[in-house]
Amino acid sequence: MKDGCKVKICGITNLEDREMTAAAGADYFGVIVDVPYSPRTLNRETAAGLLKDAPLDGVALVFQQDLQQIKHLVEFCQPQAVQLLNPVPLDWLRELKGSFPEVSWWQSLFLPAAGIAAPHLNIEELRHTCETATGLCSCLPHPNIEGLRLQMQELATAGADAVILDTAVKRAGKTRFGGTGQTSNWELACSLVETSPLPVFLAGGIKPSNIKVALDAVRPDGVDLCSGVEVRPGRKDPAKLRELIDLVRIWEKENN
Ligand SMILES: O=C(O)c1ccccc1N[C@@H]1O[C@H](COP(=O)(O)O)[C@@H](O)[C@H]1O
Repeated sequence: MKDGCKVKICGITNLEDREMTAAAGADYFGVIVDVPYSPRTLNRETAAGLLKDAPLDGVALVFQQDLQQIKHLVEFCQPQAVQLLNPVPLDWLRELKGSFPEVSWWQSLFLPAAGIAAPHLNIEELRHTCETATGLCSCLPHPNIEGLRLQMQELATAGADAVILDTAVKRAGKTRFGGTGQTSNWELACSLVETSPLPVFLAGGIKPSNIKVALDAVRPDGVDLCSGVEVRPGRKDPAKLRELIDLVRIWEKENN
């Protein structure tokens, strides 16, 4: 095994849950900043308040921000890591890493849901999303597994520090990228972990009841989850949180 399995608990919306997440033994907490389609989204002021003086490392998750907006967010919120939900041009990534070398830069990539063998994502939809947001996007997701492998190499060269493999799901004719509560195709995820030049976090529908199977199947460097340890969107469940993290720590010991 590599250096254990990191745990990121995402979608923290309040101080109580942040403290609970730290006490349960997580490595990172995530705040979702200005992501309109998330029920856990926060404005910058609230996110900055949670990231300040935190007892564990904080990750700001951003979507459809341009280069200047991302820079301002880092200066204002001072996260330890930024998770880019949509792909950004590689030269942005180079510039961001150059300007903020102390910040970890994580890129979300998307796999089809469990049971769906071939990547089926609506690439045109994401292309449109990216172009609408940023004016240009030279780093579009590749619609097949070899393309994703290549993209991970490109991200590593440009200065990314980690990738998150999350699930994309088509609902009511629209593709939703991340925060779906659904597991992805873990065979594809495992194959990507094996060749990745970067640490890989597995995300998408992870919860206490499937964490061991997920870790056995994919052997990622970390896991990233949200809805699987909640009472309701935006409020964490202390018992589920502890159970999940205890199971990861047991798995680490058994696989050391
Ligand atoms: O959690 C959200 O609300 C969210 C919304 C939009 C995009 C991403 C989001 N969260 C990220 O998705 C993963 C997986 O979520 P889940 O465990 O399947 O509920 C989560 O860890 C966040 O990184």
